[in-house]
Amino acid sequence: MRAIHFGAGNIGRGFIGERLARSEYDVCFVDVQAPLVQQLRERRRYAVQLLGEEVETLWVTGVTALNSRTESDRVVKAIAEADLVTTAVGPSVLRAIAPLLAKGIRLRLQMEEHSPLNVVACENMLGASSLLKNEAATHLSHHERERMEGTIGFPDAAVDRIVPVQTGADLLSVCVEPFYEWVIDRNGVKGDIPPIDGVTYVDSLPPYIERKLYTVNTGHAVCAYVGQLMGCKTVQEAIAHPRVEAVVAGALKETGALLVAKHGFDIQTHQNYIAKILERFTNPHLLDPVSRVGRSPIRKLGRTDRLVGPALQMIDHNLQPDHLAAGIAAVFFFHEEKDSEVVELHQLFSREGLSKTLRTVAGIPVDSRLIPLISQRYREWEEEVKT
Ligand SMILES: NC(=O)c1ccc[n+]([C@@H]2O[C@H](COP(=O)([O-])OP(=O)(O)OC[C@H]3O[C@@H](n4cnc5c(N)ncnc54)[C@H](O)[C@@H]3O)[C@@H](O)[C@H]2O)c1
Ligand SMILES: O=P(O)(O)OC[C@@H](O)[C@@H](O)[C@H](O)[C@H](O)CO
Repeated sequence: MRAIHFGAGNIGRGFIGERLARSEYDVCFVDVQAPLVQQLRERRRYAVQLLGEEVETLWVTGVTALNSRTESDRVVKAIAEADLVTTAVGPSVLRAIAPLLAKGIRLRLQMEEHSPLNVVACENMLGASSLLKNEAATHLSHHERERMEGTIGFPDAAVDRIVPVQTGADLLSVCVEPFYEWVIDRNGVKGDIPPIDGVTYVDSLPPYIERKLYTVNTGHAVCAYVGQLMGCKTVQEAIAHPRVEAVVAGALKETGALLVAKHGFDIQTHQNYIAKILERFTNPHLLDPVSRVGRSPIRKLGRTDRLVGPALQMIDHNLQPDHLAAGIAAVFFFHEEKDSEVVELHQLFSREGLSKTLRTVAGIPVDSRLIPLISQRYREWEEEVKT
């Protein structure tokens, strides 16, 4: 079984590649970083260290890699012959990989006998595979799109494992938390996906992806933004700070109320889910910088993303998103000069002010009571930071 995985980064090597190789797929990573590709190709294996109370090392073997910038023809052929395509490149990169994916699909459709293929985008967003499908479709003819509809599946998915920025000397080794979850929408699958150890198939993905994005990622984001405001450098430091912990716990209580109301989760089960996540954030062996967790703040302020998404829905459900509003306000204090979205957000904010920026980047309706709520929290943070 051959899997092509776009993005040999943290989650690509530390989770998706590891699961696929363990399930006896021959994994070919596709990336744009030449040294990473070269080392994967030469060494063909790497270590994944599970950092729990004990350290366990798993060896991921039999892997290879292609460079999508310099070896695009080989990537296209590999897609045409693959049994599965996965991605973990970041939501904003899906559009960039779509032309190559479309060429691979075209070549596959031209082959006399071709089996169904599934493309699973493992990104932190709602509907990532569906987005990739729409992007790929723009590079195909009407006839090709019709044929793609018949044999190429794009099931949406939710993936969860915390994989921080890697600081070790080895380019390929990756340290991860032991916990993982990978859920795929069964209805989007065409034909069969060859078995993947650890994947759960569900008939309806929204409860799972929203539970993950609006709990793990909401909690993480609030922790990073409020944490940095309180002078913390890592998630572990931030969650140990009582002021930060209170806002994170409050935000998760808020999204929990929404998720329970919307998806009918059992209250106790959801509270256990939150408790497990807060415990994962404290993992002392994983030092996860707030700069990584808070990265790309414009994406994170998106209309359906982890902060504004649940806050707007709470308002629709007559719930009060006070702690979420505090988390959203804290985004505007976030500093990370190497992150172009941080720079862009600050420029927008200085030019247009808070309300207009919120409308522009987060699509919050002009008359939404979320805007005054966030403005109020922004002023409170300003006061708190001054003292
Ligand atoms: N790290 C985590 O804890 C985690 C957990 C779950 C989901 N995710 C999601 O997985 C995705 C990747 O996150 P990450 O932390 O692994 O990031 P990362 O930056 O470590 O990895 C992304 C990889 O994609 C590669 N890439 C960029 N452009 C490319 C292109 N055009 N073609 C091929 N490869 C390209 C980069 O070189 C990099 O190796 C994101 O959507 C993230 O939200 C991350
Ligand atoms: O990857 P992002 O930028 O969407 O979010 C940062 C972290 O919250 C995220 O990577 C988590 O570590 C991950 O989603 C855990 O499953």
